[in-house]
Amino acid sequence: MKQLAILGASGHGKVVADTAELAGWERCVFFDDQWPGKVLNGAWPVMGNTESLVRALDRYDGIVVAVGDNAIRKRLIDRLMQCGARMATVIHPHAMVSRHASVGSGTVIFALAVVNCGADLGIGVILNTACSVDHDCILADCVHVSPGARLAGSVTIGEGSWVGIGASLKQGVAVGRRSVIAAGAVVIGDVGDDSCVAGVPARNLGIENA
Ligand SMILES: CC(=O)SCCNC(=O)CCNC(=O)[C@H](O)C(C)(C)COP(=O)(O)OP(=O)(O)OC[C@H]1O[C@@H](n2cnc3c(N)ncnc32)[C@H](O)[C@@H]1OP(=O)(O)O
Repeated sequence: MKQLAILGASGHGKVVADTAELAGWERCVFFDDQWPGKVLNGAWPVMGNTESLVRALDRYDGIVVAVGDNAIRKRLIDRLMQCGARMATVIHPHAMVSRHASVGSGTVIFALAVVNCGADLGIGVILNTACSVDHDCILADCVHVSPGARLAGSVTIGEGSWVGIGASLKQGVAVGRRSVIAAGAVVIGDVGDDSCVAGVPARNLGIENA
């Protein structure tokens, strides 16, 4: 039986498990550090914490980290990979991913997301429901693109940045590392590291990565 272990028994984790089942994984189980008393996450059992997962890595055909915080997800993925975990990619059968795109390990792609030709997704990326990542975009490790966000062609996004729900990024813009693009923002120029931009057109909110 093909078994997937998911670290992070969150709401996002439930969507990962549901997507994984539709993608052919036969059994999904959770591990989590934040809620020690939790035994179920939706329809799926919670088996233990990160340490128990590390001890049981051999039992699972794939591991995915379902923690929404990009920095924490990166730290957990690094730890698991150092321990030899087989990081899985989980792609919804109704996502459309070009055969000429590349998808890093530990990345999850939800329903109705589109990834076009030449796009390059790093490790541990989240492409949330119905977002689009157009041709030749480059997304570094542990980027999160929220539901319905639109990345035009050749956009680059640095490690750990978060694109909010419904945001749009004009072709060719570059977003730095650990930055936040607010919900609904329209980004027409480059965004630096550790920035938070919002509005139409997007302007710096003057707050650090929220
Ligand atoms: C399946 C899922 O659920 S995936 C998750 C999807 N969720 C998202 O995409 C949420 C993205 N997050 C946001 O847009 C947030 O509002 C953030 C990160 C930009 C800011 O959050 P916070 O740091 O809590 O800021 P806060 O709410 O205090 O707002 C600070 C200021 O920015 C403004 N602001 C916040 N968000 C936005 C926005 N999306 N557009 C325009 N202005 C905004 C506020 O009005 C406020 O302005 P003021 O100081 O003049 O009153």
